[in-house]
Amino acid sequence: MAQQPLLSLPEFQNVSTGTLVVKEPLNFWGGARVKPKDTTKSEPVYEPATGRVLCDLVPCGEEEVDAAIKSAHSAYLKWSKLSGMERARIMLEAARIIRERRDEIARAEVANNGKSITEAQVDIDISWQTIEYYAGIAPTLSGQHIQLPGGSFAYTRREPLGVCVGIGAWNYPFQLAIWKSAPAMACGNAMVYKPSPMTPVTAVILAEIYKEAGVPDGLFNVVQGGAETGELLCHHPMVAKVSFTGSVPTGKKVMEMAAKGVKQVTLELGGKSPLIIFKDCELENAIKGALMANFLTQGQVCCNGTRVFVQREILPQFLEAVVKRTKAITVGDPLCEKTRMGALITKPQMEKVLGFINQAKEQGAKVLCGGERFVPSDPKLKDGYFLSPCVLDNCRDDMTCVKEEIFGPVMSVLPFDTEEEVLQRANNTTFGLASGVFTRDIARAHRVAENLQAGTCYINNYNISPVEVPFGGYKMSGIGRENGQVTIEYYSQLKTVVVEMGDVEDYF
Ligand SMILES: NC(=O)c1ccc[n+]([C@@H]2O[C@H](COP(=O)([O-])OP(=O)(O)OC[C@H]3O[C@@H](n4cnc5c(N)ncnc54)[C@H](O)[C@@H]3O)[C@@H](O)[C@H]2O)c1
Ligand SMILES: C[N+](C)(C)CCCC=O
Repeated sequence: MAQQPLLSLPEFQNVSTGTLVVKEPLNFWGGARVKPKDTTKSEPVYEPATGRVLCDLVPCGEEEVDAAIKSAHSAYLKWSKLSGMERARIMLEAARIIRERRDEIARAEVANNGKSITEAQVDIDISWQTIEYYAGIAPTLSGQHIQLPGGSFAYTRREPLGVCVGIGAWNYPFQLAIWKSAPAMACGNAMVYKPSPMTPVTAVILAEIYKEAGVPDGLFNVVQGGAETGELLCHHPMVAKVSFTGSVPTGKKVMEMAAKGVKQVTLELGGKSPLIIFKDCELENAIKGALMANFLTQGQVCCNGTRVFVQREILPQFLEAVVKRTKAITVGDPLCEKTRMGALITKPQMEKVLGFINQAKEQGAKVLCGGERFVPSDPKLKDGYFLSPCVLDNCRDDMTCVKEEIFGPVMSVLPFDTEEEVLQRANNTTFGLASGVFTRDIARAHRVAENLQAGTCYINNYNISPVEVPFGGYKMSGIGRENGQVTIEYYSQLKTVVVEMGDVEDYF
């Protein structure tokens, strides 16, 4: 097993906001960090909490993408020949390393993404759990034996696809790289991963960890870049599958590109999910659920329940309590333990969210709290991309803030009267990623879950996502699933072997 020390992690150990500068190359293939070729196209990447330059992003071009894919292919030839137990052993070692270095990885994630350290630690925990889970599944992968007449038989083999591409979004940079690579590797595939150009730092740390754990050089590679690099990956003839997380418009392009090469795709796209709160709910839990559904990661979560439908009779109590709790959210230095909301990913994203809030006001919504740029008292945070979390009342279904994904800390509250009415309104969207219902009526809870058109329905909670449960969208929110046993289907293919035990029939 390779035992190379990690180059980067010690730097993150004592990092505080406003101090980190990442200088090491951020590409990784052939088992090592690789310097970018053409630095003339370099773009700054900012630390969200301070607006300071954290590192430079140099996109990979055609030759670099090709080198990464070829490196993946040669590793795939070795890795796919290992037994599930052998793969599992190495993956468990990777999970162990991540668990051991959880805090350093979480700090690096915070510096690049801006979310609070408490949340980032949870993300890293979900990450090693995901690797453990798929390591557990790897040795169980097997086919079927099918008896045929005359002693003949057939059997099926579950085989890997080959080189898989992962393209990630910026809201869960480390976790998304693992949601894709862990099931891919368990099935015997290799991966070339492209993180979002806004969060290039932690995917390459993952590559180093996999190497340290003992995967063959080239099994997990990182290429940096934006749309152009992503397109090179999607078009490459040696790529068997693209697993994409991002927006609906980009997802459509990825699907089109993959279709040209008849490559498999998984698409994890955006959402505008409904959260339905009935008057018979346990109100305190419903309020906590609404906060979980809207304000994790500064509201930049694909499955957030941003359309909060509240039964009219309890609307005043709900609003009073939810506003009180929202105002109490500690916004500020994301590396501070008591912070519960950090900075949005970029200045343009912050401005986009403010634009949605202004438009909501113009269209008749009432801001009950927040919705403004927040400047923490610490001078080093004065240029950070902070917003005060916002609750909007007087919302209508036809407003832009209710129809479009905002991807910021903005909760739209909508009153409703009956179950039938709210189901019709909740489903009146092209998205279908998630949904939620709070009620004490068990029959109603399951009826509503059955009738909501979404890939996930949370009953009496929101936004919990243990690795054991599948995650993915209906309608325009995506195709395929991540997590759970079912994801094996999306990273493997079935071969049928038919065995004749007698003579071939004399037909001609
Ligand atoms: N369903 C999920 O699991 C999930 C999880 C996280 C985020 N999201 C969604 O992601 C969106 C926010 O993320 P984003 O702003 O990074 O999305 P995005 O679509 O702009 O970018 C996603 C990724 O695609 C790459 N990309 C951009 N153009 C490309 C092209 N033409 N070809 C190939 N790759 C290309 C980007 O560089 C990035 O790595 C939101 O809509 C959110 O809901 C979904
Ligand atoms: C872990 N969560 C909260 C379910 C988010 C999954 C990734 C989506 O943006």
